[in-house]
Amino acid sequence: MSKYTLILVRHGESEWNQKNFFCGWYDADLSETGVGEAKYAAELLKKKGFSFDVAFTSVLKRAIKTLYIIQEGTDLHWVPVIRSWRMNERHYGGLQGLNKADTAAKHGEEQVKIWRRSYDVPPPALSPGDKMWSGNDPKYVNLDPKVIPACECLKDTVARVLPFWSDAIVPQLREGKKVLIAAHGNSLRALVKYLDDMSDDAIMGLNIPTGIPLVYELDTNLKPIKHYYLATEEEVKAAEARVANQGKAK
Ligand SMILES: O=C(OP(=O)(O)O)[C@H](O)COP(=O)(O)O
Repeated sequence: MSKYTLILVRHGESEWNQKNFFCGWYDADLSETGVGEAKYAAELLKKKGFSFDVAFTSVLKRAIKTLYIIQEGTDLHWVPVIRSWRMNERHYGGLQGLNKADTAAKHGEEQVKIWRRSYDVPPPALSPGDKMWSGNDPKYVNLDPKVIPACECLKDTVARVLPFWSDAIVPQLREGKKVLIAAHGNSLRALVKYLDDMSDDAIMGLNIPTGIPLVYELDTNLKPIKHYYLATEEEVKAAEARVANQGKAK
């Protein structure tokens, strides 16, 4: 029997998703479409009778705003929110700010797929002094500069997401609280890999669409009993394919 409820939501489309740019730790805002997707996520949750008692998000505005729009749409403004850099998107290093299709035309679709989806091959690192370096951003001033990445592969992202899962999120679930996490394509892939015990190969095929709530029912050991998107299979398949195809050359 299901004991705990966990809801994962990738933020609505960002302005950089819209431009098909690698985004990572760059703090892109939601696009108008993304605001609409976040509102729709709230509607789906409400319509299907889902609620939450505590929410987690990153320190990036596309996820923070998505969460707020969901709280607004579900009338759950009062619910405590915990923000952490550990739920940030994977740091895309020297790819941040590049168009994915142009990068595929230049380096080949296969190379872009490796950079986007391989488990342990990192993208090129930022050069020292790069304007994309997050070390001078006030969001991260209290962080040890050594943990601020110059790039991350998914394995690196798993390594900084899981301590947050165990130390911050699990205790809330154990208290019986329904948890919602509004985060990013790859910080959520990191969590899903862990929850579903997916192999390094299997995780390559997983694409998480924007703005569609993904519900996990967990047993007493926090193992998934089942998980499902709050959308039809066709909608989810089409949305996953759109994410996968972002890495194709035009
Ligand atoms: O910033 C990003 O993710 P996000 O839009 O979920 O925050 C990445 O650019 C997602 O790209 P990917 O799907 O090529 O890994």
